[in-house]
Amino acid sequence: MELTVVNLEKKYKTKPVLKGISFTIEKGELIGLVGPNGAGKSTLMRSILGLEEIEKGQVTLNGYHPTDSNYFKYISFLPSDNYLYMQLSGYDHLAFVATIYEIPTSEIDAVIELIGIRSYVNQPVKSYSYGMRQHLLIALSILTKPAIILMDEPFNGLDPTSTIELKQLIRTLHGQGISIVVSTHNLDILEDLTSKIWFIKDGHLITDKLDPEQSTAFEIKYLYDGDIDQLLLTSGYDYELKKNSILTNPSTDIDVYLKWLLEHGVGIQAVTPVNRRLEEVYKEFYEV
Ligand SMILES: Nc1ncnc2c1ncn2[C@@H]1O[C@H](COP(=O)(O)OP(=O)(O)OP(=O)(O)O)[C@@H](O)[C@H]1O
Repeated sequence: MELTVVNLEKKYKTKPVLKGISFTIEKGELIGLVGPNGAGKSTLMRSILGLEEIEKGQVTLNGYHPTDSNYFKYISFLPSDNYLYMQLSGYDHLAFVATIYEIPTSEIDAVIELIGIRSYVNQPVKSYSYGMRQHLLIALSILTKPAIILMDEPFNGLDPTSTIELKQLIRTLHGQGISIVVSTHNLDILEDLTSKIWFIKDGHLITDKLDPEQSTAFEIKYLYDGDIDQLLLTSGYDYELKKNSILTNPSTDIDVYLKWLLEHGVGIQAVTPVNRRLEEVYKEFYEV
């Protein structure tokens, strides 16, 4: 599976929203898509899904374009809007999609088991909670065995239980080799799910903001009898003092810093890499 986007541009009337976006997603990648309100996340997803006309640029999935019906064999969408039929049951929805895609009934049952919706799948959707509806939408999105699923803010409105279950489900689908793109405003959830996080800013897609090489700080457990804060102030390096440990700034050369500490009588007990929090990167990048 390979999704390739080359120089994608999108305008609403005269307002440019996507300004030449290019990327490739390969089989089994789990990508988080981040950006403030109005940045263009939904527009990007809708364009990839063929829901927006592509005026400039190219989108290709396994060699097919969104103007070819074969394209839709490989991709599915978990929309942020609920488009379910209230009077119909979850099973009715699944059976409907199965008929269109000529999927055997046994596969509906397998999906019901995987998503864990057996106990309510025969009830009308109007009786479902928000989380139950979300589960049904996910069941629908995987029934067609897509190679890639785009999820637009799938955690919105979920309680902690459903959030944990959805995270687990995303991991399971990812473990099965499905590529997933998740857009969400919840940075903690995203950080927990993947280290591959893409940012949208000013119509551009930034894919290397969370380079692990650049984002690793270190936590140093130390032993020191004197006033450590006083000493570190003289070092010229940025740091954060925690209980019995020093958190370095990601730009600090750790070897040089450790040498400096030792030379100034600080005992080193342990040095542990700490990834920079996504929220910090976000704040810096979007100047929050
Ligand atoms: N159908 C449309 N017609 C005109 N403008 C639109 C349309 N859809 C989106 N826009 C505009 O395009 C920009 C990007 O919107 P989009 O919904 O893609 O952002 P988003 O990153 O998904 O935002 P959010 O996080 O709020 O969902 C916004 O300025 C929005 O007002």
